[in-house]
Amino acid sequence: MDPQTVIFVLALNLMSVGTLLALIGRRMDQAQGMRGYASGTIVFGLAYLLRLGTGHRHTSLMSVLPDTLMVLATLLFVVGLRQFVGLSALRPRAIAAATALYVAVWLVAWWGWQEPGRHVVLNGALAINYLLLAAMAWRGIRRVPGSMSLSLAVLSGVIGLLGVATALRVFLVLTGGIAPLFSGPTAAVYYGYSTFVTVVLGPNLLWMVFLRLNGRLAQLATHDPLTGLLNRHGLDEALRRHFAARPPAPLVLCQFDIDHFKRVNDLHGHATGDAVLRGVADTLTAQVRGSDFVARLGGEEFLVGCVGGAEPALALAERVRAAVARQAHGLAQGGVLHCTLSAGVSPPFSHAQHWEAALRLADEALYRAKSEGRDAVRVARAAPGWEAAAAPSDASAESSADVKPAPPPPPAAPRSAP
Ligand SMILES: Nc1nc2c(ncn2[C@@H]2O[C@H](COP(=O)(O)OP(=O)(O)OP(=O)(O)O)[C@@H](O)[C@H]2O)c(=O)[nH]1
Repeated sequence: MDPQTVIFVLALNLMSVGTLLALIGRRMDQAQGMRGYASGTIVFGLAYLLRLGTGHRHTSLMSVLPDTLMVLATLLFVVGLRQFVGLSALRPRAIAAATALYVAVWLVAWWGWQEPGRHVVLNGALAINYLLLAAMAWRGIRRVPGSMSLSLAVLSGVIGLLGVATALRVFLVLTGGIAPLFSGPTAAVYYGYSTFVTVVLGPNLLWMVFLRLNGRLAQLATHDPLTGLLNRHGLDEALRRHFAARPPAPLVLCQFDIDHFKRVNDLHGHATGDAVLRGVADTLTAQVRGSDFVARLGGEEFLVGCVGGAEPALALAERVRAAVARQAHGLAQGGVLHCTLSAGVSPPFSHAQHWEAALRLADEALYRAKSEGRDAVRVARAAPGWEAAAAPSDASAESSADVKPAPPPPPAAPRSAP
């Protein structure tokens, strides 16, 4: 295949990958950097097509167009990658300024030095941007989930090498003119490698986007969107992982329920209620240890799986109760709101099949805390050997949940202060 055909095929490849990225990007939020990737890929493809039109080897003033598009494309990749790995976004004004500066330097070089000038400026700018991209991808490895590290490492390595090869081309022009850029073994290796990069990077980008989307779906399936805590499905997964260890450490369930939460909604509105739920979730997360797990069971009910014995679990429940009682929730209309919560603590258990019975015991203790005045922690009263008697469909475990006393009329409402 002659070089013109190769460039044409590469341009088509880039434009189709770019269009695919743009379509995917329409279904993702902007923060994923998809616009940068998509526009960078399409602009690169356009630059290749324009190169076919303006001539690859011979400089004319028109060459400024494909050269500028190429540099702009690498800048757009920088924008996309920064967003993808969670670094602050580049301002469009900064990109426009960098592109304008490039055009000015290119024109001066072309005016004073014709072809060699053009190639020094183009390769110099591309080398800087490639090395910048490689460094950013490398930095990003620590900022993304482990499943994505390999793709970012590949991106960093492949682009980094291209950056070094492109910088060498500047050196070649400065020492031997432009001839070695187009013929001889150095040129063959460079064009072969840049074709490889163009072909490999599209699928690599798509794979990274797939991993990101997959991660987001998994997050949505296992986490509560309001508080970011585990939902029931996520709790099941956490329990399964905990009991997969051999032997599993004993687990204690601490169930928490905000007191008179309905009144928060009724008096201050649903948005304030949501903010209180988020605030309490943050307090819970701040109090637990790394090995514990926190879930929102629904409404204003939370559950902590506390790894270890009964004493640390009780201490944790008490710590959470005190911290929530101290917590001030700001109100949109000014002033703050204070809430309390009640907690029930299950006995420790070491087998997965006992967790539902343990949850019923924690629930029963929680109802006692509510009926005995709220803003309190109560430990479940479990008969010795309850674990042996409990099974998922065990009647004795059912009956312990059935003896819940009816909650008495509520005493004090949540206090709000101006
Ligand atoms: N703002 C907000 N409210 C919710 C959400 N989920 C459930 N609720 C509300 O939580 C309230 C729960 O009220 P109840 O179950 O009566 O409990 P309570 O008022 O806390 O009373 P006690 O538990 O007996 O202290 C209801 O008003 C629900 O509408 C939510 O996601 N956001």
